Amino acid sequence: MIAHTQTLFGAVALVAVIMGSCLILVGQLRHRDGMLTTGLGMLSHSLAYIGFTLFGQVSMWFSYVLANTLLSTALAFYTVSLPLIHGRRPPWRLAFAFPLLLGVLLSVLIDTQEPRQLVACLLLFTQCLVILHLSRLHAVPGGRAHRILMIGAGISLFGLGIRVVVILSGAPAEMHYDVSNLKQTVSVALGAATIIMFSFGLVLLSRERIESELRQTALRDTLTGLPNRLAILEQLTDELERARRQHTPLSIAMLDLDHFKQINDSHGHLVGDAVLRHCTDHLQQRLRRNDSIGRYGGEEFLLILPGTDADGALELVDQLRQSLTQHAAQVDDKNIALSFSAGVYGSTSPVAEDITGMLLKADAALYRAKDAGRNTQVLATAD
Ligand SMILES: Nc1nc2c(ncn2[C@@H]2O[C@H](COP(=O)(O)OP(=O)(O)OP(=O)(O)O)[C@@H](O)[C@H]2O)c(=O)[nH]1
Repeated sequence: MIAHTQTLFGAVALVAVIMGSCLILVGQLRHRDGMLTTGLGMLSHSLAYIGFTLFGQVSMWFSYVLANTLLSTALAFYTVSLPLIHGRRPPWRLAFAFPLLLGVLLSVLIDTQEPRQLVACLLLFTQCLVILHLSRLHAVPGGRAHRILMIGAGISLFGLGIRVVVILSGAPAEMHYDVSNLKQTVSVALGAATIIMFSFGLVLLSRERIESELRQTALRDTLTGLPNRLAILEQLTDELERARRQHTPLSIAMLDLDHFKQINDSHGHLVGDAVLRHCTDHLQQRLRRNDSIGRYGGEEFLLILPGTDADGALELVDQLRQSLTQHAAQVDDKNIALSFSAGVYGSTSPVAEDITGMLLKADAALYRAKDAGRNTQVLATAD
């Protein structure tokens, strides 16, 4: 089916202007989440297509040089939107060097045919490659938006490829914007698909990033930066699953700071907070890469030690405890000594274990450590 090329350009321009305006309104003119630049990209895209609809009726400066420069500007806006969505500094200069260069080159080549068409295709092609690369670079783990963007860039590359092949095969006139043929219809339709993919992909990417940020916030303890209770229990679930599959040992330890109330009572809660941060920093620095620590409660922490049996866990907790007692917290001009008690539970055959059972055993051992006078660790019994 062959569509009237300029009518098609007009229809795409209308869609782009509606989508662009919506994005600018939704983004409330804030450029930090990338919605403003995405919207401006859509508006540039629509202005470019309006220019193409006027090809043959107005001067080439307007319908060719300016229109292609606007198309390149649209791609520059999409390029900067990708890092902006992630709160990173966008490559403004690099992105907008393309439309500038294209504007200059097309002005010089305005009276030629193949060279000006090839230059336009080549620069737009390069911009799509940059978007393709940045989409991969700025993918949200587990997200799908970057795939939509990559498909959008891929479609655009294909559309430009068609134009280049037609131009190089000696029929550049077939690619004039006022000529209607199947190749033009396919090429412009691919352009429309690109706009939809880019706008949808960038909006989805912004949503995925916000969701991922919210999830991170929901799983972090704000005071210490450690995984919170929910997160460390999720990790324990995963580690238990892994230990069951791989038939490897798994140990946990419940640590509770000794007489922490006294620290708060004597020095105040702010100092208590600083002591908690000192303690978690100290422990975290001394843990092995595969081990994890999370804040289980106020001054209580859960250690997960994958691949470690009960004896190994007991030894590690002993080292951590001794190290902490030797490194008092220094807050303002105060030296605050601290220690913890710990209940350790290790399993060599995690197939028969469940999380609640493991936690109950470690907790019972912790109580025994407190009863034994504190500043010690106790190994839980298996039953
Ligand atoms: N500064 C500060 N204190 C906290 C925080 N979370 C819990 N606490 C305090 O930690 C103290 C815990 O007191 P207890 O449960 O009696 O335990 P303890 O004084 O450490 O005594 P033992 O555990 O029996 O050795 C309470 O005073 C809580 O208010 C926190 O985020 N910051």
